[in-house]
Parts: sequence; structure tokens; C-alpha cells
Amino acid sequence: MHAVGIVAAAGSGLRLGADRPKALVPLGGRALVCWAVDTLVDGGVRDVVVAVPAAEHAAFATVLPMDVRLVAGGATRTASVRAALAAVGRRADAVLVHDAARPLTPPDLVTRVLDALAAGARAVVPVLSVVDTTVVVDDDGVVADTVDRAVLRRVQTPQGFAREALVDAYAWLPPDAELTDDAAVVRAAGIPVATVAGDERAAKVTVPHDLALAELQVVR
Ligand SMILES: Nc1ccn([C@@H]2O[C@H](COP(=O)(O)OP(=O)(O)OP(=O)(O)O)[C@@H](O)[C@H]2O)c(=O)n1
Ligand SMILES: C[C@](O)(CO)[C@H](O)COP(=O)(O)O
Repeated sequence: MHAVGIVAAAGSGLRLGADRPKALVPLGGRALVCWAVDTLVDGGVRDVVVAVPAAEHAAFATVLPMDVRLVAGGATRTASVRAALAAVGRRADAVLVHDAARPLTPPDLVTRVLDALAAGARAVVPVLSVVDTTVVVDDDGVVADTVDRAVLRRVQTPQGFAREALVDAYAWLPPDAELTDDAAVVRAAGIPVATVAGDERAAKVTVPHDLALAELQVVR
């Protein structure tokens, strides 16, 4: 199977509040985006396209290896992945979409996703169970209900797709649509999404505390 990786790295990182785009923020001395690319490459996905903020192409080109292709991302994650997908050639059977914001994702998660695709899944996401009691809160901040968490899962990346399924789903999606992940795009297009076990180490760096935790994992 020939798999191409897409790294969504064009976000600004408002919630992190750093002095540069989140994907360029250092972790253990290396930009988050470099960790994300390494995860894909170490997991066996050597052809990688990275969606970067249009104005930051040069800065990303400086930190990333020469053979990684850069494309200008969009205003939303959906638009960024759409732009990167346009750069994926027809020779690819599979596409793995990963967040730059998940720097410590172990390569064996990539392997699990690839294995599920090789076994016939057209779309696959890594998921984790919900470990806390989970409630619905009304507009006044009052608990309205307790949810049956046994059926809930937290969704991570990399998410894997048969290339044609992902291309067809994005072609079907209205141009200005914004969904939080790519599994939602293919599901909206009617394609079933399988799951594999996620990994807590694939946690997303969203707020400053997440980066501090990631630094603790890097400095052993
Ligand atoms: N226009 C965008 C927005 C997000 N992303 C990417 O999607 C991933 C997940 O998004 P998130 O963690 O929410 O990143 P940001 O959008 O940068 O964060 P914030 O919402 O705090 O600004 C990140 O790797 C981010 O770079 C992207 O490629 N293009
Ligand atoms: C793609 C993703 O990381 C899967 O969990 C997530 O949906 C990104 O969402 P965010 O709210 O933009 O961080």
C-alpha cells in the first residue's frame, strides 16, 4: 500500500498564545511540526505534505526536511486539509491525516491505522475511552444530565483513509464547510469510519499546560 501523509500545521494556535504559529513552537528544541512529520515517517509513511500558514512558508521550509512538500493552508483545518489533499497524487492508495499539534504520537499508532486500512477499512480513526463522569450542562451552568460515557470516545490523529474515499468526500463537501476532523467529512459523505485503539501520548497541544506536560515527557 502506498500511503501519503498530510500534516495539518496551518493553525495559528490562539489558545496556546505563543509568539509564533503553534506548529513552529519548540518542544525539546524542535518545532512541533517536525515531531509530527517524524511520527509519520517512523511509522512507514515517507511521502508527506504539510499544510502551513501561507505567510510562513519560508519559516517552515527552514525547519522541515527538503523532501517534505509544503502547501498553503486555509482559514480552517478543513480548508487546510483540502489544500493538502489536492497535492496528493493518484498513485497513493491511502492518506493519513495528522495534526502538527500531536507531537508525541508514537509511530505504532500509524502502524495500527495502516493495518486497519490494509485489512479493508476505507476510513479509520484512533479513539480513547472517556474516563471521567460526563455531563450535559445547561445555559446557566447547571448539570442537566449525566451521559452514558460507555458509548463515547475521544478521537485522535492520525486518521487514515482510502485516498479515493477522502477525495470523494471532500469533493462532495461544500467549499466553505468546516468540520472538526476528517472522519466527520467522510461520515457526512456516507462512508463508515472504523476505529483502532488510540494512545494517550498522542495528546493534542492546545493550551500552555499541554505544552508543559509534553516537555516533561521529552525530558526524561
Ligand atoms: N486553519 C487551520 C487550523 C488548524 N490547523 C491545524 O489543525 C490542527 C488541530 O487544530 P488546533 O489544535 O485547534 O490548532 P489551532 O487552530 O492552531 O489552535 P487554536 O484553535 O487554539 O487557534 C493543528 O495542527 C493546526 O495547525 C490547520 O492546519 N489549519
Ligand atoms: C482533528 C482533531 O485533533 C481530532 O481530535 C480535532 O478535532 C481538532 O479539533 P480542534 O478543536 O480544532 O482542536
